[in-house]
Amino acid sequence: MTEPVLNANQLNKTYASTSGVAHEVLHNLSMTVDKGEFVAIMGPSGSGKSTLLNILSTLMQPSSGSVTINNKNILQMNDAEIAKFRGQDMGFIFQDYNLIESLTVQENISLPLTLQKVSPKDIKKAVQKVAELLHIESYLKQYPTELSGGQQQRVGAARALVHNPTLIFGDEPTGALDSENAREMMNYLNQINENEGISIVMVTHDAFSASFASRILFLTDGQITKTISRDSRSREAFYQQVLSELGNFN
Ligand SMILES: Nc1ncnc2c1ncn2[C@@H]1O[C@H](COP(=O)(O)OP(=O)(O)OP(=O)(O)O)[C@@H](O)[C@H]1O
Repeated sequence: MTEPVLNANQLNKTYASTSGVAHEVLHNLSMTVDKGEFVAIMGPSGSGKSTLLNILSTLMQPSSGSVTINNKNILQMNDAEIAKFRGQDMGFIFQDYNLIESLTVQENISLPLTLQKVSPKDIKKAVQKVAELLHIESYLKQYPTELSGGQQQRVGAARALVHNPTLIFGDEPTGALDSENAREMMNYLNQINENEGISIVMVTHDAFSASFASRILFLTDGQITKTISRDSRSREAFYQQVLSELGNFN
């Protein structure tokens, strides 16, 4: 039986607006992600995708409900436990890379390990391994501003991977990339997922990126209204289904 890496149960999220009217963004939402699964979350603008991802990845608290990752209830952890958990178990890839401009590529990628006080020798080894995987060895000594968008996105992905997380969260990881770099990024994520068994949860607007996932959840008004699975079909066949599902939605 497959084991869930993430389990969200009956999540609700209500934002208080300035006018005092409560705005319910997630409504009794439950979902699981199995170990080694690659799940994409799609849905119209404002449907609650980023809110959901932020709650699943410990960056935001729900109004009610529970989230369990690797059998630990993340909502019952204190700040120190959450910080440790994020540093060891999770990787984050954002649309805007979030790289630190005053640090070299090597130092940016090392950051999660530096924060965990890993020895310099082990950091060097881990950075080398992930740099080879993402083909960025040749610019480890450069600064982020000297790189193209696609290269910066790969550095962001390397930083998300360097500490061997069990789960990667992506918020529009290809959002700022042209189609060639987007394809490359998705190929890397696919490779990491298949070869290293790392589970991925990714929010995307883009049908092409979503077609790399094994399962896609469609969100409407804070609820999962449709789920589709790739099963044994090719990515290309799944892409066609995603396009037609999006056509139904719009
Ligand atoms: N901090 C906040 N305070 C109040 N309302 C918020 C806050 N964050 C998001 N919202 C509202 O919650 C709803 C869902 O936002 P969310 O960003 O989760 O949607 P989304 O599906 O990710 O949208 P998009 O695709 O446009 O990024 C929107 O109506 C948004 O205005």
